Amino acid sequence: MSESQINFKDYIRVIPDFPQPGIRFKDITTLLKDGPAYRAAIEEMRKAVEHLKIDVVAGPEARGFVIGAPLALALGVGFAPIRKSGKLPGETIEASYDLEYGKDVLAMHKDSIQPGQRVLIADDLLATGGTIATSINLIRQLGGEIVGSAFLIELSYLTGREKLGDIDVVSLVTY
Ligand SMILES: O=P(O)(O)OC[C@H]1O[C@H](OP(=O)(O)OP(=O)(O)O)[C@H](O)[C@@H]1O
Ligand SMILES: Nc1ncnc2[nH]cnc12
Repeated sequence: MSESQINFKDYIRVIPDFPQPGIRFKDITTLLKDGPAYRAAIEEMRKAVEHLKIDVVAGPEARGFVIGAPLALALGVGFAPIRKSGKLPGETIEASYDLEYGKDVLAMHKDSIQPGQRVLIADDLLATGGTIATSINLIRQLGGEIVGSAFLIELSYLTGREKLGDIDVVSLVTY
């Protein structure tokens, strides 16, 4: 099957009531374990963002790493990890945020983005947009310019896109 014929939704498993009653969890492990589908997803994202002249991709732990790091590699640029608090060993900046099912704190190394760098934010999924809004806040504090965002999945009913203002949003699958 050629890459463009893949319907990525067919590879995503929906698990009801995880991690809490009422949440329909979009499980990407069923896509990740399929080499051609995983590669095709990254390639489709790469094609959608390559015109943005990206210097660095930033992605939040943990599922943002399995999308952001291969996307950075495919683009030939570096990757800046955005981690949950207490995991990064160097000097960090931090910000707290709300999730569809909880609360957390994100951190970045102060030297992970150079002022003026053109940054693409990548994650597996855009839900309420809390994770990405917090990531944007951290990257901007470091002087990075956000030139776009890329997601495998967008939960449009949670309207996370509205938190991104006029930042370009690429998503391969929408619910
Ligand atoms: O748009 P939002 O409402 O912020 O939700 C989206 C975020 O939620 C999930 O991460 P989670 O914090 O569950 O962490 P994980 O990747 O470590 O599983 C997902 O990977 C996104 O990063
Ligand atoms: N419904 C959902 N499925 C998978 N990951 C999520 N992160 C936030 N909401 C989610």
